[in-house]
Amino acid sequence: FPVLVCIRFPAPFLQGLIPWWFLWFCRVRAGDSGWLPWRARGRRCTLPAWPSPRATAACPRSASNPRTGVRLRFICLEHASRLGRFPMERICSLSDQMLCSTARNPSGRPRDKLDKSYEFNSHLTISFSETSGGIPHCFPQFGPGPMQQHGFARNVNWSITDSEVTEGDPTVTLELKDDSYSRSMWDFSFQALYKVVLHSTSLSTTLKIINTDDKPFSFTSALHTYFSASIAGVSVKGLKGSKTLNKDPDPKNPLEGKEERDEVTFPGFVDCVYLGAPSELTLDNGLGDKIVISNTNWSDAVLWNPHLQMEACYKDFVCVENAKRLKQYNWVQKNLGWQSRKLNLSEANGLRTVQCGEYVVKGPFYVSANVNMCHSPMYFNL
Ligand SMILES: O=P(O)(O)OC[C@H]1O[C@@H](O)[C@H](O)[C@@H](O)[C@@H]1O
Repeated sequence: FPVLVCIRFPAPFLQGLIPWWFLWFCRVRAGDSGWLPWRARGRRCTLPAWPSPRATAACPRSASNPRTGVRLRFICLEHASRLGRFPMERICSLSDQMLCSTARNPSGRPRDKLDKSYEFNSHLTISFSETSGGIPHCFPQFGPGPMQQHGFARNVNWSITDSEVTEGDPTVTLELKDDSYSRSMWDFSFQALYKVVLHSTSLSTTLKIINTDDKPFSFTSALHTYFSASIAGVSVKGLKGSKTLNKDPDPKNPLEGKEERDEVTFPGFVDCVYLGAPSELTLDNGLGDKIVISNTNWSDAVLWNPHLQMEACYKDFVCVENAKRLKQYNWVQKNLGWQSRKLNLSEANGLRTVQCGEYVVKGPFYVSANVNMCHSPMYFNL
């Protein structure tokens, strides 16, 4: 009975009467958070505030995936409160199908070292190798290359350094620093800062790479943006005249060329790097949305759709990626940095990205990064 009271009638006054550990216990039993590792580590973390009725209405706690029929649970409100001032109502109002979840990383090992199965919210199991989506970070290598494809930044835990509201827009900054895992592949000391701002109808992201080593280093990078789409109707405008490195058929020996088309379409497999791409591209996602992708300092772009290599879902998404110097490395001296300034995605009806794998989840903003909160590994998606 007390468990039910906690979950179903979480009136604020109740929280004041019930000890924090009892509320924690209720939530664990309910499977609401799935995994609260600070307890296991002997740490106590402030319990999240209960969602306000307004927020609850704006962001349903579960929804069925129209494609698979799988019922998904949303726990974004808990994340909102853990982020302190981060107003999740605002984020939720951007979509009713946004997934924000914790995931379980029992061993604390980097994701690429985990077994195939990864637990989401203790209700969903997704297969890592088949899962793509959101805006993974390709750093310090946009593959292929000497280290793992697209580098290690998308596989490891980032931490939240700041969350605030800037001129009414929720903003969160994530940080990644070198550790023994990154040094085993790339022996440099660095700091990467990733700032995400949710404007009312657009998303902007800034990636900053700072060399904290004694020696200069070089890197290549990309923000691997997945958009949901109806691939037969997709076109990208703005690339005419750019130099191309076509990774089809051999990604390790891309063919040099020049884009002659006003609109690039996706009739089959596409994997192409555009060198010196313009600072603004327009994506028609084939679903009735025109998405403007503008940037500063991302010198290159990548278009990718796997076609039959991902038969189950290739029709539902397209990647239009901002990238940095994919032919020539970027040298960064000690204490100096490179900043991408802005990847600004905007369009009238909101954005969608797709997660492709065992489950397909569509939502307007699906920014994924592993973050550390309360010294526990969590998987955070906006
Ligand atoms: O499967 P991954 O590692 O996420 O990469 C997906 C694709 O990402 C694109 O950016 C690359 O150009 C492709 O070559 C690659 O296949």
